[in-house]
Amino acid sequence: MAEAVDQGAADETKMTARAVKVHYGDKLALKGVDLDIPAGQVTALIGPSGCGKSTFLRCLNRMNDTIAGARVSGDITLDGEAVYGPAGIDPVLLRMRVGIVFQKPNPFPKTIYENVAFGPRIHALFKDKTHLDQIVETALEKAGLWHEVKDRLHELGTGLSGGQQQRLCIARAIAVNPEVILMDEPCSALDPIATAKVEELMDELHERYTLVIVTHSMQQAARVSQQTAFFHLGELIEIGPTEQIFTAPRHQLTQGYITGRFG
Ligand SMILES: Nc1ncnc2c1ncn2[C@@H]1O[C@H](COP(=O)(O)OP(=O)(O)OP(=O)(O)O)[C@@H](O)[C@H]1O
Repeated sequence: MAEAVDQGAADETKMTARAVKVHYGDKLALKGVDLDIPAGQVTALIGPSGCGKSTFLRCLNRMNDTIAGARVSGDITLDGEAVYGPAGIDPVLLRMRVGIVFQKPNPFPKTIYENVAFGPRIHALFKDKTHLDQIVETALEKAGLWHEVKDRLHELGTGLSGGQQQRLCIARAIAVNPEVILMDEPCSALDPIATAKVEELMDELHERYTLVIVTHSMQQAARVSQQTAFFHLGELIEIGPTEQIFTAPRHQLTQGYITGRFG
């Protein structure tokens, strides 16, 4: 089980959710979730299909705003600042601070370089071309991809293997210097070798960023996270240190899920 490296940071709460509900039309998909996300740790969201893991993840950077018919209520904070409401952080700025990586690698139909440079260009985060080159190189290095692509930066990102494309998407998220990275089943489209690389990367990234991942793989949650939250039918049933959730769950539903009795 991965240890939190920076205990100082781990004591801080990066994001909070209070009484978070999500409706899709008339359907209540998330029924009032209270959850704290510690800084500098990986929090894994687990639970059976349709329990609301992705819905909750998308609340954290207002991605549900882009879904027609989705309504979010309750409070979410980032470093104590409101994410929703009239005084909420501007959603464009929020999505820079809280990046997201999806299940299916989705590089833009642009070069490897331009995929990573995209965010810094939109947000005007660089002084000159040399600075942008540096940002691209650093992001690719942090995503563990630099050595594989440094001689082909001007080839299409879509020409990379699936695992490389996913690491390119991680580099793209890192390039705008986020504080939190959300990952929605980031390995489910990858083979075991590519999965191992992305998991290794998560382990390195949480030293610098706060990570929240949705995963169907309990082995993955156990390998990469320090905190695990178990969802069931739109409710947060149990949350705690990953080791405790997998070895001594307090709730029968959690026990049933981790022992494979349902889900
Ligand atoms: N865009 C949408 N429109 C309507 N209903 C939705 C939408 N997205 C999700 N839902 C519903 O909300 C509930 C929670 O879905 P969600 O995708 O968050 O669950 P999940 O736990 O991430 O599932 P999975 O593990 O299968 O990805 C489900 O009943 C789902 O059908």
